[in-house]
Amino acid sequence: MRGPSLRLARWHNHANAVGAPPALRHWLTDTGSLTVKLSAHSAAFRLQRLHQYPATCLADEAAALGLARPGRVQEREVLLRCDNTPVVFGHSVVPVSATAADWPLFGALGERPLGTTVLFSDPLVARSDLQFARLQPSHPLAQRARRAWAGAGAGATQDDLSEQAVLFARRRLYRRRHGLLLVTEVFFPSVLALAQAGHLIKNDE
Ligand SMILES: C=C(O[C@@H]1C=C(C(=O)O)C=C[C@H]1O)C(=O)O
Repeated sequence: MRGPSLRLARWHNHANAVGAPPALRHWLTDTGSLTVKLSAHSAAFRLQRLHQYPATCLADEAAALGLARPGRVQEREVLLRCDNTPVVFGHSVVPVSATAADWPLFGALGERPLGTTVLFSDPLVARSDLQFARLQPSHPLAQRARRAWAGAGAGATQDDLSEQAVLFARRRLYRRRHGLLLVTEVFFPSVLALAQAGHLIKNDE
């Protein structure tokens, strides 16, 4: 495949469709909070906020948000770090049509994770099924994730994130009142090292 299609991922409803390494599978398919799961697999979990500002959503997010073409959103990007190593790049968008009443905490999250403050504790929040993709190196989220990794400083070694490798991602749509929120998580290969840290696992399923 060549051209613009490489900037668009195909999002699948089943994790099998993306051909991820077997060791990544439980990270992709676990339907609970990723923040909680990562905290259970590390001694020190930290969310690092990269930015939060108005932007245009990505081409492959428009349809998921019910938009005919990419529209204006509030965009939030974060690194989820376990024992200082970045393991997940998080990208979340809220269409500007959502009001502060729909997502009252979104603007004031700072470095508090969406997963533990809003998405799994508020009975008004409805969660859709997970979708999965393999991101080619040219996909905008793969490029942003690589850039974030390169800028992550100590804890992010360069040798396990080669330029050519595909990155695996999942996304899920949340709805509160009339407001949508689409959260995409891009997994760095470093997450696979966590799975072996069995002695740290506090409440693995
Ligand atoms: C969606 C969750 O929250 C995490 C928190 C994020 C944030 O605060 O920006 C982004 C991605 C997530 O993995 C979760 O814990 O499942």
